[in-house]
Amino acid sequence: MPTRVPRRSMEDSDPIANAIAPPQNESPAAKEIRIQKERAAKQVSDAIDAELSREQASEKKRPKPVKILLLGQSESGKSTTLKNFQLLYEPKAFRAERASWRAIVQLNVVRSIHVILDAITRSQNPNERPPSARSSVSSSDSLRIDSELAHLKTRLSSLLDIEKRLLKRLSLPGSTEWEPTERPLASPRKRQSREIAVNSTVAWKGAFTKGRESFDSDHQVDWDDPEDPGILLHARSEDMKRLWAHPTVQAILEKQSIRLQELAGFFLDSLDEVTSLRYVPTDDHILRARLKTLGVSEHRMRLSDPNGGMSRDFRIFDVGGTRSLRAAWVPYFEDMDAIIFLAPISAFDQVLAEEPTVNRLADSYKLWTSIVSNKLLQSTNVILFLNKVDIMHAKLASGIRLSDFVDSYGRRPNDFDSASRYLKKQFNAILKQNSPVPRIFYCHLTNAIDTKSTKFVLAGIKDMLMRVHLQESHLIL
Ligand SMILES: Nc1nc2c(ncn2[C@@H]2O[C@H](COP(=O)(O)OP(=O)(O)OP(=O)(O)O)[C@@H](O)[C@H]2O)c(=O)[nH]1
Ligand SMILES: [Mg+2]
Repeated sequence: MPTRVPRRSMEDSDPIANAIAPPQNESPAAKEIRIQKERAAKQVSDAIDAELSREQASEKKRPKPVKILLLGQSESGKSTTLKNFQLLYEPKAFRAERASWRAIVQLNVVRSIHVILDAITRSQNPNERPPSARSSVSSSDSLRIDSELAHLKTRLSSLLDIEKRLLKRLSLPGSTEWEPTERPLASPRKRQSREIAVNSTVAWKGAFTKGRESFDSDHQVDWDDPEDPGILLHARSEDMKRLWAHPTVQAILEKQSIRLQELAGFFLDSLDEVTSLRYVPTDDHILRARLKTLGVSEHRMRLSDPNGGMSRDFRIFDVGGTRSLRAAWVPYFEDMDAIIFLAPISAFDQVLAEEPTVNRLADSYKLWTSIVSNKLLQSTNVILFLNKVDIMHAKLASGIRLSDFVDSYGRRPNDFDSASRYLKKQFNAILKQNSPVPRIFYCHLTNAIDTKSTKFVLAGIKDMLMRVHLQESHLIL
């Protein structure tokens, strides 16, 4: 039997009880005041408890948030779709981040210039092969680099410094992964496949917006920031324009099959704007800015339903689409109301940056198959965005043939309508064949950098999800 320890009075043992116990020689008047105070404090405490339980009860009554997961290969347009949601439903927060996106646009500009400088170097060294899988360079591709071009190349090399400065600021511990473009020119293929990436769970944007005193109050840009590369970019603006417009450069890019206009984060046609001294990115520029995502990030917003005047909490999850990051998607499969799957149809002639033997369209088919066949997702609405239709239009119009990359396309006409109809059918067939349960095929042709058209698509999806969600919550019949 356990021995009984004699109980000591609380006052003896408990320092807290000792501290709050009434004074030993308390007068009757002091006692009365103390009791009144205690009663008042208890009333306040009871009121707080009641309020908390009311809140908990209404929390239980409130419909669950609508959850959307954005999926698709890297560069398919997931983060751009998220930006569209934010622009539509949280415009204030979206615009407060202009200063951060300004730095990304500047980085994107510098990166494009480096792609050109590398292409020039490669054209002088025929043994180097360009990164694109469908291009090759032979010794006959060498083009004469005149002295003007050679000078431009030397002067623009100083942009490396801007890149280093910006990346240093962006690379808060654990927030980013990057590789500067200054490594020796010996491995251009590897260099182009790497780009800056941000771990979405870390507030990288804070590096450009917090703790500064000289903010432009409208745009949150610190014009007195000594680290701001805007001045150097402005000083090199004419050189950049001349480089981009140089006929030899255009010829070199064409020979190496580098279509810069189609690369993510292309701003060379807007150099006047983006290198102006007081440049602040427009909404359009923010949507076009490219920053690769690492990890998974959750974005909360409250969306209203125009029909019932009600509002719902939405949670949108953005993930990194690079192959090595896809395993991180799975824990988010449970409990999603919808998946927006992005397939960039213009990428039919491109390969994955991380796996240069894999065609991008083939990768999208494979990913789509694995998503629609997944049992965990069988009751999740799957919405397909056949994205980058603007680039698809331009590509087909420039004479690049879909049938050269997709055998089954056969002799169908190489125009946008026929091509998009065909691809839509292919994705629909995959859904029908692989879905564990019959499902509706929701599909949109999208251009995620066009806010106007995307706005209608997203509003339609929001209304549809609200309706489905309310039906499931038995709030409407
Ligand atoms: N022209 C054009 N560009 C687009 C479109 N959608 C996205 N982009 C651009 O393509 C690039 C890549 O888009 P992101 O949204 O960053 O791609 P992502 O799917 O988030 O890529 P990861 O984060 O690597 O998984 C960005 O520079 C976008 O501006 C489109 O419909 N048309
Ligand atoms: Mg992304």
